[in-house]
Amino acid sequence: MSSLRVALVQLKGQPTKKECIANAAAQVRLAKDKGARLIILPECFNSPYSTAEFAHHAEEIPSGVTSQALAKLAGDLGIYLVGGTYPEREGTKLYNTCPVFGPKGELLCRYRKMHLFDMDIPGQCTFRESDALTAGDQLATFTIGTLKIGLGICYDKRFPELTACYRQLGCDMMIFPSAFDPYTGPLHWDLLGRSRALDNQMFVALVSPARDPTTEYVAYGYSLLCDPWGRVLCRAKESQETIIQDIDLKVCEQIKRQIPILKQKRIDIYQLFTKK
Ligand SMILES: O=C(O)CCC(=O)C(=O)O
Repeated sequence: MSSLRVALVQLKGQPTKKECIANAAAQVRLAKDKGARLIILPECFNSPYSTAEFAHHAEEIPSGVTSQALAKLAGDLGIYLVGGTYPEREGTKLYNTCPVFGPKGELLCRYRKMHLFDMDIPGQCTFRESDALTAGDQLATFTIGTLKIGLGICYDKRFPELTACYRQLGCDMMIFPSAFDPYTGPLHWDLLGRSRALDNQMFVALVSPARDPTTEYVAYGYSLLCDPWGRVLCRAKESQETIIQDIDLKVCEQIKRQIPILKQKRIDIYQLFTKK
């Protein structure tokens, strides 16, 4: 496999979970019609992004209604579907979870947000996911042919060590379903996406909900896909939109050969290791 068609589906929130799922399914079908094989949804695509709402909307994965719908969609269309994120309930705990469904409708893996979004910029953006959620503690990967893909969620991309751990596992692509806000978005969104791509020489996809100024938490939009050179290959605007891009997987080997930083790390002096 030398090329992969990827779709980043930037979704507008809908009044009910049922309508969110229906809207997502319609956009996924359109992306599949355009030949996409890997289709990615945004963070918290089926509920309001609010600590007060997570418990109400949470479901078990994969038995809940959203997972069932996404699994069927992936199986019917024969695609790899990164199900954005939605609140997951396990026992008494809630997580912000990204499940991935394969072309047979199987759950390939799930990633639970590891770095919870607790931020306080007075007058601009204050959010405390840890009031409602438990942090995950496992990395999660899946493969499409020879391409190994790692998962993170939004705030996770601020922690370079996480993506570097995925690099060490052999990932050539990172996917971050995300929902930055209109204050940090213009400052950090591109920079973080491009930095994680460049310093790990991998493709990086950031997929946001569409901007909707009427919601309590306003998402930034501007979903984008970077290549291992740190270039932005494609970018959405603020409204609901799907961007589709062919990625050339030969670029991964090429840049590793031409700028061999991954081999040149001074592991005699410093080293990164995962504890779990
Ligand atoms: O890091 C940021 O600026 C925003 C993070 C965020 O919105 C999230 O983790 O959902």
